[in-house]
Amino acid sequence: MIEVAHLTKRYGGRTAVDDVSFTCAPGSVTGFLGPNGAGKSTTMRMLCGLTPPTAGTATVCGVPYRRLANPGREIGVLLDASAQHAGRTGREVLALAAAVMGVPRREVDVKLDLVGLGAAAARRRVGAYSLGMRQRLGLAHALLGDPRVLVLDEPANGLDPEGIFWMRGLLRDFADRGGTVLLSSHLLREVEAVADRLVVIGGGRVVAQGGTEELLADAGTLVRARDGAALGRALAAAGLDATPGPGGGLLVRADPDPVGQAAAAAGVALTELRPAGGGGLEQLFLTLTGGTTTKETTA
Ligand SMILES: Nc1ncnc2c1ncn2[C@@H]1O[C@H](COP(=O)(O)OP(=O)(O)OP(=O)(O)O)[C@@H](O)[C@H]1O
Repeated sequence: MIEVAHLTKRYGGRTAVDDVSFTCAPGSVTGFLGPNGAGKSTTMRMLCGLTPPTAGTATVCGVPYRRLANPGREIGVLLDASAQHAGRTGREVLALAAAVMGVPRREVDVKLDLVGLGAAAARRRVGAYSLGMRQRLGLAHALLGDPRVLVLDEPANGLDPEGIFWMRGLLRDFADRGGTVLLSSHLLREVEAVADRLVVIGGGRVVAQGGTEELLADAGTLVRARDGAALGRALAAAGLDATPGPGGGLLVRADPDPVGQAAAAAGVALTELRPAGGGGLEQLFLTLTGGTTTKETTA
């Protein structure tokens, strides 16, 4: 279980994370999404005790990370796959971590095998690893203590399509056995395929959260007319808020029915009218985060 409550981080006058709250329950994969600079990494770093929050709390299994007696046994963390010691071999990295965590040495081979790093790869220095191999090693490191919670920042970076597919299965299986996964990724199709829940942030704030299916179903309506200006006026007259959507259409936070009614009442001929969620997570993401930037404050 991960519980983040009113988490806030300010760097000087810049608010990187602004009153962020969410919960990740056992048995679920939560996709953590947002554009560059939205505050995902900063939130994850606060959750993992690497960055002190300005305000708010973050707990893992009810306890702040820094108060966990043996953190690697509770929470597996992969924040930066390139942070591993380049001069050590993959096996040495894990053996050292196993010793620190008090994990039996045999688990090193079990986890190397699990992430698909064979004996030859495990003998090579991390500095010679590809990014994909480092991600696999980072995941083995995160899984080493058999934690109940995983926090992964862009774990699919550098993986080829087969590797991405493999990781999806691994995370799904981890959650299906009662684990809790928080996962940030720019690969929206991957997130859509694996995440039960989504937390979307923009400009440091949560802009949407909930079940993946519900959020996609609730994404509003995409509408298009040859006379876009007349459509805009018709929607405004009906009290419907519209924002520019993909391909010159308008996105309306309402069901298709009132949108079509508004257009018909104003005599505007439509060329397209459909639920925006049909465009998948990519479109929902653009709708939710379009135009957001990291907020400047005077605090
Ligand atoms: N140590 C720091 N000092 C000052 N500003 C920081 C620091 N770390 C992050 N920031 C700022 O906080 C904001 C959020 O950054 P963060 O890395 O959390 O975003 P992100 O959502 O992970 O982005 P990305 O997808 O690009 O990794 C950015 O504006 C960033 O420049």
